[in-house]
Amino acid sequence: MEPHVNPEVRRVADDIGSMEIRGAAKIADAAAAALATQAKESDASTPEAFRSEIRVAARTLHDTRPTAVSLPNALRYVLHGMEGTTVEQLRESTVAAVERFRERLERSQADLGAVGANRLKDGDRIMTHCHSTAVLACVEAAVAQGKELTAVVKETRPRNQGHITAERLHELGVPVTLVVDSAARRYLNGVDHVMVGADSIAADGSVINKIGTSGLAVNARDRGTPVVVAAQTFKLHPGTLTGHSVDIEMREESEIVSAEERAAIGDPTVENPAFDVTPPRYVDAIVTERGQFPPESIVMLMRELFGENTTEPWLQSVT
Ligand SMILES: O=C(COP(=O)(O)O)[C@H](O)[C@H](O)COP(=O)(O)O
Repeated sequence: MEPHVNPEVRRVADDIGSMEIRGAAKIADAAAAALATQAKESDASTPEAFRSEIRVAARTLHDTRPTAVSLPNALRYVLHGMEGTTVEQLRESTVAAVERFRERLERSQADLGAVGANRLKDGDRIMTHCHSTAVLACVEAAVAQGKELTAVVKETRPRNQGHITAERLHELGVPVTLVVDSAARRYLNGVDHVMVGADSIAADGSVINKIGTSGLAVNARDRGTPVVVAAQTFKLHPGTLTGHSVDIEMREESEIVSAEERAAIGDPTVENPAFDVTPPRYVDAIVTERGQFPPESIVMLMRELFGENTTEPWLQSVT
């Protein structure tokens, strides 16, 4: 019999899939919290049954969106923390691992923000793409230091996450100019830093982030504008150490055109990749909670953090 998956886990998985919950850090946080609910409310009668439940719940969460490695990294963290020989011990250790993960997430965001704020000077103008809580942490820390910033915010088609960024920046007191994505190059001359987040960072320092990031970075390099990637270390993709590539999510065409619109324009093939890969040569710095790194050196940090351990415990047998 398939182990019981808590309805809250299914709800969170659905919300991640539909992007109600979105952005790499928020996805990781919500997935970890859902595992805690699974653990707390489990009525498994044996340790084996409990472990199976947690693993199946982790897999349900894992199979929602493929690109943000924060999701499997969060699940891996919790599953590694699950230990004990009784159901109660397993439950307690799992819930404690979730709490540790969520605390670390919060702390790393604040520490990263302090590092990123050091790059920003009073009067600087930044350009953003998509909505990244890590980028906003840097801005928030800089504003708290009394620096006055302005921002050019790309709307980020097709889902317009730029609107969320605009709103958050407004709340921080940062004046925003909202532009369509294709206008970015025109505004780069007047911008001091391009600041983006990341869904995954590969061992060679490539940055995987919202579609449009790579074009922005190439244009920024052409204009001499530094590109800063704000990303906690749980965005580092351990699988890339052993030659795996990062899966780029292809989303529904309906996010771009309705069925009627599509039919009216001759039924073209529509493709909707959600992310792209920015090669390390277009990135000036990756800002993490452990300091700032040139992208080419990120592999050293990955080896230190992950060692040889790149296994995925939720892929173990469910029985
Ligand atoms: O690309 C996106 C979100 O894509 P989507 O909207 O498709 O999830 C964000 O830049 C990163 O996830 C970083 O966000 P954060 O810094 O908050 O982790």
